[in-house]
Amino acid sequence: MITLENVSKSYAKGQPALNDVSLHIDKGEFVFIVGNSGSGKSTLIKLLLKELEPTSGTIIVNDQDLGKMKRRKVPKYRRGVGVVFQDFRLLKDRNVYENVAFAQRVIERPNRVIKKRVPEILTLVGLAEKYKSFPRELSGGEQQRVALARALVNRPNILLADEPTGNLDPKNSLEIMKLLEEINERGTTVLVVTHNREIVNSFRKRVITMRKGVIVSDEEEGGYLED
Ligand SMILES: Nc1ncnc2c1ncn2[C@@H]1O[C@H](COP(=O)(O)OP(=O)(O)OP(=O)(O)O)[C@@H](O)[C@H]1O
Repeated sequence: MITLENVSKSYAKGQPALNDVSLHIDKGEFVFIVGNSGSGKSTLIKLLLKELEPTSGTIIVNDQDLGKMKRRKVPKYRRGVGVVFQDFRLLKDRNVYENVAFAQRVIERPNRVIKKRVPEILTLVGLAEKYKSFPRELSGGEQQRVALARALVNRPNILLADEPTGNLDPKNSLEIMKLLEEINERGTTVLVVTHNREIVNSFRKRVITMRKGVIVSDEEEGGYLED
């Protein structure tokens, strides 16, 4: 599903952001990526989205070698990978329904499919009744649920979450994490980059710990090791 072979990424002179990283994540896994600031977590996410190219090494996602992918295939590839960020990144001038429908309109999905799928996915994230609300009218937790719905509406088989609870209080953080777990149980491979020690320690999933661009630990049912 996701394989990195000897992947390095250097931005400029000095220490590489990723240094000879090899890693395999199977279909259906739930993985936390943890590590102190600057350890290379966001770089890893950007490489997986093909927003960055590695300096060396091979990255394979869904049986596709990202280094060999034709440029015109990249947008379609990215749509097959759901992604959520700490800052939600919703369209401020569109309501909840339109924020989620937008991802479908871009790929010219017929309106009848949109009308079916958007309410389905909003129900999954517990926001069916707020479909007319605008992002400013929602709590942080609700906004992140809209972002999750948008990430999932095209039915990706991988979901990347970069600090999804970074702007949320403990209660909302837990709810978002439970949703991610449910999404994983429905078959989606989920990667969560996080600094949230309590959550990592309580979920007992695979934990990959990075330090200065290398993987220093990779444990099934692991815990949070860094400061
Ligand atoms: N665009 C860039 N140009 C130059 N250096 C960069 C760039 N992006 C990241 N870096 C450097 O690469 C290293 C890894 O950064 P990265 O953002 O991947 O870390 P991170 O683990 O995601 O950190 P955080 O937890 O703070 O988000 C850091 O030393 C950082 O300064």
